Amino acid sequence: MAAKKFIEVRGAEMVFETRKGRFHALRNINLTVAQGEFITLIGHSGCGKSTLLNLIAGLTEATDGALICAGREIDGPSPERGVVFQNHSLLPWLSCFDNVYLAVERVFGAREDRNKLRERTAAALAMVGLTAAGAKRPNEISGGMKQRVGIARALSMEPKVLLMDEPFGALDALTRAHLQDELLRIVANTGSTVVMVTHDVDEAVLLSDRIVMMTNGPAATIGEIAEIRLPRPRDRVALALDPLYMEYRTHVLEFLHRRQANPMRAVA
Ligand SMILES: Nc1ncnc2c1ncn2[C@@H]1O[C@H](COP(=O)(O)OP(=O)(O)OP(=O)(O)O)[C@@H](O)[C@H]1O
Repeated sequence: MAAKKFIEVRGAEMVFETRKGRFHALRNINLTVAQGEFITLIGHSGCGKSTLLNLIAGLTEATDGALICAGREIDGPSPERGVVFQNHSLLPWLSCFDNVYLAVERVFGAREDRNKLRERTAAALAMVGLTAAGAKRPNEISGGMKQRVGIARALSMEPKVLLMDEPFGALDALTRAHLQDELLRIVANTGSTVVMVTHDVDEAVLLSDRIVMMTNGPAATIGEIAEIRLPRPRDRVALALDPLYMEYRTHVLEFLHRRQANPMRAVA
């Protein structure tokens, strides 16, 4: 019954060399993610969620420990691990279509012709409901649409893993809810493995198979992992009244606000 191990983080440590000396950000991180699993990382600001995601993305190298994806050591960024950031990072001078096309070309350009590459690009834009916006530039579309182009770009590379750093953090509540639903639908169709950073407890419970709760830094680590056994497909309106949903929500809130009280309060 055990699902296949897909990402493995073993004893990862992250120490940054700063002007003020060494800063121990992450300590003894151990996490195994199965293929097709949806994992969220949650914790107070500055605890090291992005740092952990960047280690898995291969954008930062751990000071110690081992990180493995699909049986190979993670030793740099790779198209097999698609990254979506909060600030969508689109190239402003290119159309939405061309922003996605560029990524498609980079991954498949050596073995596929232009028609096929265009087909892939169109399919990725269709997946996020943006076929009609393909010709527009990023400054001509809304924040939510930009974020969807970012997701289309990551998905177009057919990554084995989608790594998302607060992808909906800058959006209004309605757009955010809409994109969460869309992400659930897309992931159900593609079977992608997802690791996503969030601050939002409801988002975490709605989307996750497991929620990884991190302790406060410095030397943050995984405090607890909550398994979310809510059946899929999940419906946000029905869940709002589901006692199990409330229980998970309260459990995560309890961890964040009682067991790991907000570190900012200590400063105030
Ligand atoms: N390149 C770096 N050099 C030095 N310190 C760093 C570096 N990157 C992150 N840190 C520190 O490591 C800690 C974790 O940062 P990180 O950005 O991972 O936190 P986070 O949980 O993602 O925060 P937030 O929720 O506010 O985005 C912080 O104290 C941060 O200042």
